[in-house]
Amino acid sequence: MVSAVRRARPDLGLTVSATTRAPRPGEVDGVAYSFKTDAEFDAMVEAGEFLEWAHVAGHRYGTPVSEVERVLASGHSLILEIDVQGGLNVKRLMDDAVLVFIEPPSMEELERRLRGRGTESDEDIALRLGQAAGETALAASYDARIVNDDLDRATAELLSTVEAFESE
Ligand SMILES: Nc1ncnc2c1ncn2[C@@H]1O[C@H](COP(=O)(O)OP(=O)(O)OP(=O)(O)O)[C@@H](O)[C@H]1O
Ligand SMILES: Nc1nc2c(ncn2[C@@H]2O[C@H](COP(=O)(O)O)[C@@H](O)[C@H]2O)c(=O)[nH]1
Repeated sequence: MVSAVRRARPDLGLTVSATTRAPRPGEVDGVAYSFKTDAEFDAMVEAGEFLEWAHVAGHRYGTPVSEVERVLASGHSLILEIDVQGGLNVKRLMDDAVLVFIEPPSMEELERRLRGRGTESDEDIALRLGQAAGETALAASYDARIVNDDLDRATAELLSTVEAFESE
């Protein structure tokens, strides 16, 4: 869903995460992700370059502190599209963080979408469905929940949620 948010509001403060996942066809290094080898990711961890990082569905993903600083220096709200472990860690570090849980209409629909994308193996899809079930169990600790049924509607709801918190 983050691609739709980027298209709708390119000015928002979305960060570029680092990941050890391989790029999908069409994914450009440095746009949504900086793609790292395991050794490069290890070096970033060692050097304390991450605000947070986590294992998600068989890969590592992290939010570089440099990205947080870049967005905050631009004067925009910081928006992190990260997993629940990462979200809860950021909340511990930044008390004023707002956690928005974006969920599929059902696990069956999530599986249909992942299979339709055609970029993950059966094993990866099973990992992602397991991850999603675990994340849903923790959603109660989030500040808001959005069902991603229709992409345009859900994107609009997310943007209005962000704007509501920005104006508080
Ligand atoms: N509301 C929706 N209706 C139909 N397909 C959707 C919807 N939302 C997401 N998808 C598709 O489901 C798949 C998984 O979506 P998800 O948002 O989890 O992916 P993502 O890795 O964050 O991708 P993206 O960078 O496109 O946001 C993608 O192929 C995406 O295009
Ligand atoms: N804790 C973090 N989680 C992250 C980060 N960047 C992304 N993510 C999460 O990974 C999943 C899977 O991403 P995909 O692009 O491989 O489909 C994504 O939905 C996020 O929840 C991060 O920097 N830290």
